[in-house]
Amino acid sequence: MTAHRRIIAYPTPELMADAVAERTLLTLSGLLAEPGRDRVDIAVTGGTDGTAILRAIAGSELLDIVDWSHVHVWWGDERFVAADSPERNAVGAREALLDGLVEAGRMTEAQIHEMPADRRPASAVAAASADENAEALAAAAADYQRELVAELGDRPSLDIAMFGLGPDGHFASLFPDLPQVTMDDPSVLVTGVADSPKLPPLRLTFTVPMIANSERTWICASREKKADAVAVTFLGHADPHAPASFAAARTDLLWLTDRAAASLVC
Ligand SMILES: O=C(O)[C@H](O)[C@@H](O)[C@H](O)[C@H](O)COP(=O)(O)O
Repeated sequence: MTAHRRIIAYPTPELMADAVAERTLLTLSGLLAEPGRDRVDIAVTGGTDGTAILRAIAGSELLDIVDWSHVHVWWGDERFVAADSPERNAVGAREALLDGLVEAGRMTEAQIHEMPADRRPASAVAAASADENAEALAAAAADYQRELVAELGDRPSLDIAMFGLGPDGHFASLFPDLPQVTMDDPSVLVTGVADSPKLPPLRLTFTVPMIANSERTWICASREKKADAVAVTFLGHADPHAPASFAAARTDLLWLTDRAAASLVC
């Protein structure tokens, strides 16, 4: 079953980040209160809005309502660069939220499921051919898919999959008119991108089938520069030129925005 899409527009980018943070914390704590539940799984994202939301979670008065020892964190996409590169979405998420939770003893590293980094020496990356890059990306995508299946079973379903939205309508690392957007084989959960128009060029991303099997998929966007992207993705359906129009979820499919980003829709 696919959820109906809804949009909620908050007055400012700051209130949007606070509201998504509180929605996240309330959802995680509510799920953990279900009888028999021993874990919740959330995919986070990078970019301005994604990182602002993680900072808002870290600073929220509701942070402590969640028992973080049962929360597993994943990424819906990642830049395929060295593990310590500031370009990594995981590095930004750790600085914004996760390092604090680990240092306070509230989470362990085993609960943080980063997408693989590019382990090749910088000189090898600089000299790599297109085939070598494709091979490295395919191996990394297969590794992350194996981790998802090992942790969550053959048909992994995240409790929350959170994404930012690019001004071009991309979400995760699914970029307009690139072949990854229309990959619909349900057995392929993670794939590589070798020519991302948003730098860096090498990336890993969930596929649409992986995203669509999430219980909740939330597309987060703020500011006027995202207004066109919000309109074409929220109002459109399965348009390869507006990748987030492929967003889907099992129970809850939301565009969470500020008023400026929603101005062409509501
Ligand atoms: O690795 C990335 O770049 C992201 O995962 C990407 O999908 C991001 O979330 C959007 O581009 C929105 O980014 P902004 O909020 O910075 O516009």
